[in-house]
Amino acid sequence: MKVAYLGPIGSYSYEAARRFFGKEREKLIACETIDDVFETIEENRAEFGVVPVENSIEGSVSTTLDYLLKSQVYIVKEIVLKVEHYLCAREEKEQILTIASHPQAFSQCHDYLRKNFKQAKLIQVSSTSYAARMCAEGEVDAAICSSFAARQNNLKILAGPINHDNNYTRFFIISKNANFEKGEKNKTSIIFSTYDKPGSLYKILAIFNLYDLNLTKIESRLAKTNLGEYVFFVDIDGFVDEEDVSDALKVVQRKSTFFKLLGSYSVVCPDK
Ligand SMILES: O=C(O)C(=O)C[C@]1(C(=O)O)C=C[C@@H](O)C=C1
Repeated sequence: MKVAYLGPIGSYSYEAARRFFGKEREKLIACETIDDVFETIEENRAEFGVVPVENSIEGSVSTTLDYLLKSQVYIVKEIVLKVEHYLCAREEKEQILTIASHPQAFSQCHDYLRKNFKQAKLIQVSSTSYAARMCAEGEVDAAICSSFAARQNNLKILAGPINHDNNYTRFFIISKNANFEKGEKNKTSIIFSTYDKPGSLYKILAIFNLYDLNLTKIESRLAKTNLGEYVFFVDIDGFVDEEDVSDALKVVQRKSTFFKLLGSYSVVCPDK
């Protein structure tokens, strides 16, 4: 069994993959981008993929949402991890002029960076562990990454955790097969769009109300067809084999102009 993740080793996606699939490194395929993780699954080069989807400070990971809309993969599990970022470098430095990290990580450390490194050049790269590697190779003065990535690359931790409080990221485990397994806490995710008429969205939301279902997330994104045309990403508390969930989804599907079931899955939060 192979598992694709956003690499290299030491990214938070790696940590999510390792926590869920265990430590056997041969199983894990490091990809350069989130796009590559989805393509690896679609092309059957791995059974599972691990992708970040939403962070408590910075919000949704748009590449992941876009691929969920356009590709034929399912969500089979959610894992929520506490994310702690550190400022790392090869050695203690008087002046740090360049800092590399993933754009999500920069945003999650926004206040610290404004306060301490207003003049530094922030270099956006594909993952925090890639930033750590760049720093180890001398391409930048410092990196923002996990303490694990710092150790892997022989970097010193200069400060941290430097992120905002309560920094958690949701990761999805994705697969080409709709192997939906129920756990203790379950969710179901869909995408729908509706008519461009007064009350259309309200009528769909009324269906969830009628079946007494709790929505844990609703987000609109451009459908990438025409400006002003949107799709709605919705997460629902509950598993698809429960009567109220499956009945509600049948009605929602009937009333939508577009409907896609992304998955029904259990949620694990090992850090909470
Ligand atoms: O760069 C990494 O280490 C990642 O796994 C990516 C990512 C993200 O895109 O959200 C994952 C978790 C953190 O929120 C920051 C970065």
